[in-house]
Amino acid sequence: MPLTSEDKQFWNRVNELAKKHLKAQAYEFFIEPSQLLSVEKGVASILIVSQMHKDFWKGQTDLIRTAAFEVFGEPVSIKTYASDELSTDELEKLKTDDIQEINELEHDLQSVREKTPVAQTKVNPNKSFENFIQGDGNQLALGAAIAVSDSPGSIYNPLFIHGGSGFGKTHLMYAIGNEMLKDNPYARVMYASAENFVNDYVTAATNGKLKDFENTYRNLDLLLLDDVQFFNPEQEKTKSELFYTFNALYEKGAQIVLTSDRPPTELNNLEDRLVSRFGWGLTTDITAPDYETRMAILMKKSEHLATEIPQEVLAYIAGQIDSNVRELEGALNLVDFYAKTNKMQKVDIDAASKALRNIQNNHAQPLNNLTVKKIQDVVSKHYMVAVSDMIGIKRNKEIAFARQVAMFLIRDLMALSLPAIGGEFGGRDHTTVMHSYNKISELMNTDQQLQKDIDQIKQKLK
Ligand SMILES: Nc1ncnc2c1ncn2[C@@H]1O[C@H](COP(=O)(O)OP(=O)(O)OP(=O)(O)O)[C@@H](O)[C@H]1O
Repeated sequence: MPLTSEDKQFWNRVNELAKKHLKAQAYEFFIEPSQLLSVEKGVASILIVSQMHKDFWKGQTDLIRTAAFEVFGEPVSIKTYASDELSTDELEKLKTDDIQEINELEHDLQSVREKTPVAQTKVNPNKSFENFIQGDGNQLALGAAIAVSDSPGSIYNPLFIHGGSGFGKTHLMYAIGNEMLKDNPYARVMYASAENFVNDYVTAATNGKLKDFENTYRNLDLLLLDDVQFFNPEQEKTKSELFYTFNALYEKGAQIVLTSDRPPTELNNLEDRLVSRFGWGLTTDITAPDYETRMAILMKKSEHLATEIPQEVLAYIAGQIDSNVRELEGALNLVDFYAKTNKMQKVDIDAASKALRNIQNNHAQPLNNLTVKKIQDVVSKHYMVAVSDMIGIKRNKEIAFARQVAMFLIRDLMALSLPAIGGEFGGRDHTTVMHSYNKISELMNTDQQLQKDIDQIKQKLK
């Protein structure tokens, strides 16, 4: 049944009251994008943006009651439908026989979807095409990424980028995501590492929410799936979910971007049917940055530092670190940290060489008294977790988090290799260290408390 003028009046009143009583942000986020579908038999059906909005709506009974009494002279209860949880079946159930209503409902759903900012894109907003330095080793991948941003879902689908660790694959993925969000802030973009995908699937399966999982992953405009070499060959269910996700997205013309440390043909962890699909679009690689690219990257990144790092020192760093861009960033941070701890406004080659001594030795050497032990101690005190637990096998949340922060800082400030850091934490595997580093780096982009914690820890390390 189409809305009557009374229903519309009721809805206007709900909006008026909400605007008056709620903070502007809450009103704009929760109430404004919602839509009244119908008021029947004392029940107002409301289409809301996502399941996450349900709890908020549950708290608005007073508002609804007041508006209902004012307009209808009797109470109404509410029933909410989240646009992200409505499977096709549920949508069918919501529909009546009236074809007009079906169209209206679909229209409503569509318009709520269009208005839905996808808060959970997990795309790092700081990684863009603008701050990606082009070089011989990444030119093709960069060109492909730009082309995909320009014509998502058509030109190269999927786009598969492979290459060594720290060469800029994830950066390019984020850049594609940010570009799409720039064009359409409501685009359904999702970044997930293979590990995120597996975790999301397992959590959904455990909580009986596989439909939600499907609705999220199969309704995207852009899926950015990182490090596909990490899918476990034995996780049959997750892999078939990935297969169906891929098919669903591909069929509806959504763009898929994948990265890996090796080309699709060398992925032994995934079935042939999936691997062959990965090769349907364009496969391109990124190779190690050459000297000129390393210099250009250092020049760009040093612009944001308070410490003055002259050209010859940058040239020295570019000459010392020829492995990958992550190591290069680590080395620059290290030089900057050395300068700060020694109260130097400007660094020279001698200081840079002292700062980088650890990387060359590749094992914990004292640097301004900075050692692995010191970082572990300070982190342990900060999070009130024993060092023995951090390097031990316990996996509870607090301990695991402190361990991840400590690994992150050791990597960031001492630029030790991943296996060396694993060794300092009871012989953990390098992939665990990499996961910790990536997780904390990712969180640092959004979690202000973590940023504060890391700053405080760094202060104590000086
Ligand atoms: N060409 C580049 N210009 C600017 N920054 C870059 C470039 N290449 C890489 N970086 C930076 O280097 C760091 C590591 O890059 P990124 O995380 O994209 O590597 P990756 O290839 O995805 O590595 P992994 O396989 O380990 O996940 C990031 O901070 C990224 O912004």
